[in-house]
Amino acid sequence: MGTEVAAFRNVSKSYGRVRAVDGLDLVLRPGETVALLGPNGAGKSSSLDLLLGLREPDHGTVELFGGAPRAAIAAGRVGAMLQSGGLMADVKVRELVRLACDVHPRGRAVGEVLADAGITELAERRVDRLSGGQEQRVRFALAIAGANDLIVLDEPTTGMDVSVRKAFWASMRAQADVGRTVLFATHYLEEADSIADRVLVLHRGRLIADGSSAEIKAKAGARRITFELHDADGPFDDSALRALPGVLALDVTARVPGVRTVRIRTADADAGVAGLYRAGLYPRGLEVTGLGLEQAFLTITGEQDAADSSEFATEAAR
Ligand SMILES: Nc1ncnc2c1ncn2[C@@H]1O[C@H](COP(=O)(O)OP(=O)(O)OP(=O)(O)O)[C@@H](O)[C@H]1O
Repeated sequence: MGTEVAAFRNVSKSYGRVRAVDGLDLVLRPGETVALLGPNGAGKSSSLDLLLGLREPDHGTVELFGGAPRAAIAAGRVGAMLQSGGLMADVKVRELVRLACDVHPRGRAVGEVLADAGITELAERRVDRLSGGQEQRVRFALAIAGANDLIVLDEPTTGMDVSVRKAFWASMRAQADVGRTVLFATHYLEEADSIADRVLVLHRGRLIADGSSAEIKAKAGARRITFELHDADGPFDDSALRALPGVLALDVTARVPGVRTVRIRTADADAGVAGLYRAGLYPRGLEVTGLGLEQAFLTITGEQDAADSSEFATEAAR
């Protein structure tokens, strides 16, 4: 379809016995800023390589703008910043960026690209004299050297310190704001949370979550209720806690005699709190907090690990 930027249709890719991408179905739409998350080895880089036509799938099809990835790249519709590959050494930053602008079928003005990447002040520096973080920004400049419709970034902030990283995300956001679709793989979950309007979670080559970060958090049971129960207020009743509506996980610790600290992960914090009082409990120091994307991510990948190992145990028992 004409409105699809990219589409994976039942795509699988193995390296020998390692299945890096496993039946991936995914469509990217114009203007989205999409974060690709996943633990080490989840298949993020492999998926990006497939998207860019750098590898061929074993099964399924990958399309960019309704055609073969290589055709879209040849037409200058895609810019990429990958983890591997060195930069030309004996040139100045401006010369390297100019070269990228010149060879791009839809090349932009050099000054504009340097400014957008936040490296104007590095323009006369030799490329081999740059720090790791500065080098990353030059790579980003190369990815935006043309008027691309899609920008693909594989862990772009690796090696950047916190302030450079923040400035980098602003540069990336600015590209999205002019209507470009941005797909980036990252390990910085809180930043994905604030920048991406769609978050994909890959795990063992499979897409296990796809939605806004609010939806991902909701899927993980995104809220936590924390309070104390004091023996002085009434006898402790574990079953009353377990029976509360929406409980996904319950953790009770008793570090001080007569006082228990209760942490509940819940799919419905409002009903949970109302249920506490309805059960005649007297929670002290009650707090309801949201889970960060990082905790949500750990929860859903952990749950998937547990599901995979029980599936494995069942298979093995057959
Ligand atoms: N060229 C290759 N040859 C053999 N195995 C590979 C190759 N590239 C990747 N793999 C394996 O495929 C799986 C997926 O790797 P991939 O690099 O796509 O994951 P990733 O999510 O990008 O990981 P990371 O976060 O560590 O960069 C891993 O088990 C990895 O070891």
